[in-house]
Amino acid sequence: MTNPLTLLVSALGSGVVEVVDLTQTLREDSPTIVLPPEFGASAPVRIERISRYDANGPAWYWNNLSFGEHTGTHFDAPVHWFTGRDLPLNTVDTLPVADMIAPACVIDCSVESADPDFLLTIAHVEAWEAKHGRIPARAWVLMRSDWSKRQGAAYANLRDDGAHTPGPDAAVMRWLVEERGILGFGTETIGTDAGQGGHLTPPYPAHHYLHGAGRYGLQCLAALDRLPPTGAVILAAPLKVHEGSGSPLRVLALIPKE
Ligand SMILES: O=C(O)C(=O)c1ccccc1S
Ligand SMILES: [Mn+2]
Repeated sequence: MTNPLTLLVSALGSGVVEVVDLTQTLREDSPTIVLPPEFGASAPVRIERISRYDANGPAWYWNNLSFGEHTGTHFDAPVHWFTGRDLPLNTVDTLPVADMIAPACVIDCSVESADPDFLLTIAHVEAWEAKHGRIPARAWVLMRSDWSKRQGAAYANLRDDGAHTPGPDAAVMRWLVEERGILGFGTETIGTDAGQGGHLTPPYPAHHYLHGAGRYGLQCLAALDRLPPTGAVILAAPLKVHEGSGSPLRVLALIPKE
């Protein structure tokens, strides 16, 4: 029998399978989530040059990097939320590597997300399933909002009462986790929850239900408009940081070329 990986390499080489980068560039101005002022805050990204072919290193270029775990395009592990705190294999360095490659269902909410407080509901997902079939267990569900096309302040979309960005409502997150057994939920916005998700019940329901079931989050994704509703395979391997709650990572999608 032909090694299936040989078929994959051949499909990549011939262009039958395309690799799509779903990652935003990690930069010193990469936005981080803004929480109420009484809580701790993520450190900003710092890229500090050590040398660039100069007296500090005549033949080499390198930097010191510092950033919060939940910065830019990043992965949330179950330990990140109190509901997942006591689960086994709940940190980025212990979660099963088999979970780092999985199929994806992409739900296009780009039109509805013109309303920055749009919330994805069960009805939206059931309408998606009526067209594309049932969401398989252990699949990523990626919410396309085209939010990654926004620049600067419009991306974080902060107002006096916090961020106003689209996301899932509580009922759909419980349903996706408990009725469809999804592997994780991904968004283009800062956070898997809506910007006003702290006011939902339970607060931050994507974090609450995903991580309570040992499932994962992806945030600040880009280019979801490049993906088909079904058929993409996601590669998402967080940094293997000791007892880490999450990490910036490169997220890639393998998609079949028409
Ligand atoms: O996972 C995140 O980046 C995120 O959204 C978050 C981070 C820390 C505290 C609360 C939240 S809600
Ligand atoms: Mn996060």
